[in-house]
Amino acid sequence: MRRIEESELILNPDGSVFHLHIKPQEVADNIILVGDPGRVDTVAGFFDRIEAGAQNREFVFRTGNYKGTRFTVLSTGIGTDNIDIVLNELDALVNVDFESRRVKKEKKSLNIVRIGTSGSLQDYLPVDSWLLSDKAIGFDGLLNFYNGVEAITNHSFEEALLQFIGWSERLTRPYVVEANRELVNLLSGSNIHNGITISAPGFYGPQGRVIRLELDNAQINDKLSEFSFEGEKITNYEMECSAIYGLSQLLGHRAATVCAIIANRKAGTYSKNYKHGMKALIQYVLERLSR
Ligand SMILES: O=P(O)(O)O[C@H]1O[C@H](CO)[C@@H](O)[C@H]1O
Ligand SMILES: O=c1cc[nH]c(=O)[nH]1
Repeated sequence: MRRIEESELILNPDGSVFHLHIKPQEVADNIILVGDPGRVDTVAGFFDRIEAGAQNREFVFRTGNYKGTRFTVLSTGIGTDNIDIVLNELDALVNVDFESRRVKKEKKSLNIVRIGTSGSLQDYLPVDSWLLSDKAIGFDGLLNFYNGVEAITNHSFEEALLQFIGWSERLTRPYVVEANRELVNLLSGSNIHNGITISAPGFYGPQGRVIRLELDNAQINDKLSEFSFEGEKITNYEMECSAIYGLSQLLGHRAATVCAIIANRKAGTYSKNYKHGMKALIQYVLERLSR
């Protein structure tokens, strides 16, 4: 097995991994990812006991127990570029021996659930509703840097979307990836919609928002709301899910994303107090994962 050089997997003097500042013994098998560092303590507030924690840049983590199940909650900040760091470092923490710098023979598969906020593209998904992402569409391009993408992405969906939208050649090719089925089944419920989520590489132009700058494709959100593939509609925008699904599949982890809808882009509305509903969503996820 190849020894991984010091420059490729950077470790801190205390034995923690470079960006996340987590040590191997501090990672639980159940991971909750949130974008906002401020949401980490909202999640950890439900824990019966907290055993470890640290902060570096936008990466804040706490490991603790909820009703007998061990969880690590970690913030990713905004965007799929951060997800590249988070997924690779989480995987190294469980699947690389930091002493020998070699990949372990026995691989661990983590349960990774992102709890985020999102903007809806459909009238039937109002603000304060919840959305579980069956599939993600990556407008971000991150996954295209890795070998093996062809085997885990849905080409017919991608081609149909490219044709329907009139995708510019200047943009990176979107990729369509699936959530882990077992986690989706575990998290499904009558109070949560299932849908298809676009992860955008920006909050404004890449999600069709106009403040002062005009869009290259002015009709994109209307087209995205209208598009359907095999009877399924695109439901919402956020900024991390595609890379979490793609990298989890390539690395052998299980991933799903649930979001609180805080903006409805069709109606032009924004939640009055999304943090209240977010707490309920966090508790819902912890209950489902600790069963
Ligand atoms: O609330 P979080 O989890 O950060 O998720 C959403 O909010 C951020 C944009 O405001 C992006 O990270 C997007 O994915
Ligand atoms: O519209 C929204 C709301 C939250 N997060 C996003 O990325 N987009």
